Amino acid sequence: MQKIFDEVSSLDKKCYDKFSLSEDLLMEHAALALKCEVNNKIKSYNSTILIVCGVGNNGADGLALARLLQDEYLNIIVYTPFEVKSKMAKLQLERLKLLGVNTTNSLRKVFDIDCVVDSLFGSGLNKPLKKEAIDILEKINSIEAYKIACDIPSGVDNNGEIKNSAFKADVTVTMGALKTSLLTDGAKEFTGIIKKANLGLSSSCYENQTDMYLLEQKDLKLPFRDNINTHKGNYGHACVVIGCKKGAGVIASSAAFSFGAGLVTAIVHEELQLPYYIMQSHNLPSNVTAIALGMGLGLYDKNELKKILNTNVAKVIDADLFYEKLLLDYLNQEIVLTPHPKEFCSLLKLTKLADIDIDTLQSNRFKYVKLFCKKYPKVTLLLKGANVIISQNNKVYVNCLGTSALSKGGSGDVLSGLIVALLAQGYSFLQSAINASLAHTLAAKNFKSNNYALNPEDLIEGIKNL
Ligand SMILES: NC(=O)C1=CN([C@@H]2O[C@H](COP(=O)(O)OP(=O)(O)OC[C@H]3O[C@@H](n4cnc5c(N)ncnc54)[C@H](OP(=O)(O)O)[C@@H]3O)[C@@H](O)[C@H]2O)[C@@H](O)CC1
Ligand SMILES: [K+]
Repeated sequence: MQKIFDEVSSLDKKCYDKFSLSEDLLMEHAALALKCEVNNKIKSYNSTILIVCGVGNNGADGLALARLLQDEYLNIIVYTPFEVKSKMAKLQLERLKLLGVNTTNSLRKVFDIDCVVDSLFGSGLNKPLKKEAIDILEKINSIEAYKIACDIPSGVDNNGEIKNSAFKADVTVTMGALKTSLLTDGAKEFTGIIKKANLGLSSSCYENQTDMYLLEQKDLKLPFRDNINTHKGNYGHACVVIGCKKGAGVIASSAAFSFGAGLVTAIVHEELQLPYYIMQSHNLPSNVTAIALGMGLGLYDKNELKKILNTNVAKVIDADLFYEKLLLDYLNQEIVLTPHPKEFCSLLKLTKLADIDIDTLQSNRFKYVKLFCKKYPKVTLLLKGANVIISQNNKVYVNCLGTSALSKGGSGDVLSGLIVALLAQGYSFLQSAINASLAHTLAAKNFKSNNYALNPEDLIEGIKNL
């Protein structure tokens, strides 16, 4: 797990004030981290590296990189389209000049470039891009080369929103600490792999306390069975309520069984053709330990719903239930909710927290998740998206491991099944949401066939083999 921050300027300030590290020193480390990234990828001396430098300190990082790379590659183009403004950018430019390195303010030749480093705008991007900047970004995006963004892809602002255009990176080397702006759904299209640069201090010294964390593959804890003398009753009884669209509940039931629930019962109105290992019942069995409800629900008798919701066991709620007012009666208790953005907008409206459209939510995912969890601190909220956000009370966890292979009907049902399996086995609400989400995304990531082809069975198969 890595810490995430909304802003890092206070962390930089701590470096100056508490550890007596100068801005120049921090910047030298930023440039060194960029150099490592270039060197790791570009091995041949006969290569051309294009460094695009803006007017502020992001540009200064690029100028410092140009100095560090001298003599390492045959051709280093230092492109400074605008006159540099910041004190550090001027200093770095002066250092380059003293070395006899030329810069250029026009970019004619954009072929035979092996690597592009984007140091146009960083955390100082504070207004919409003008046409000149958009043209530059489009031009460098069109270059077929390895693309490195310095700190943040130019065009992505501090809220993670995309100004009119943005640099599309293969890798973003972000300076000092991870920022929320890199972890929005919108930014995911542009960041590529995110790597954190050490600015001269270990993370434990550079970073402060935070309530936000990035989940990593190594955080996954699978429900391995450590005890030997066990029976199925030790692993809980998960029940999945089958609604009008029956497939959803069937998928969730299969996923629950594959993720370790000792018993799985589908709660049905009529007998269904189900895998032989899934039991069927009209009523909740007395030994139920967790319930999944909502997926494919459609129209369902309100009294029956209330009876299920009133049952005193752990629950994961999905899909159609986020449009039901009666859910409001259950938000002051421990429960897992797994809405996608449209469903979360409905939930925000039902709870009178906000009446917003999906675009507004997507531009402010962290804000609305925090708002909701502040009002309902017992709820574990999992907001689906390109980057999944999981939150309980004031803690926020982001899972960026998802891929577009998961953008399919049925993926969410698998996730509900995984969560109910862990709840049934006695894991906490937060641990169930986190580990189910990690297993879900990692199984998709490991999928070897074409990324458009993943189906729920593949996903469940992948989860068995994590
Ligand atoms: N602090 C540290 O210790 C370290 C900092 N580091 C590095 O510093 C970076 C932050 O630097 P920064 O604050 O200078 O901001 P940056 O993004 O370079 O540009 C700001 C300039 O751009 C301008 N501008 C803004 N929007 C614009 C637009 N749409 N169109 C045109 N112009 C626009 C803006 O204009 P102004 O607001 O002045 O009008 C201003 O002149 C950070 O990302 C990291 O890479 C690392 O070295 C590690 C150590
Ligand atoms: K940048």
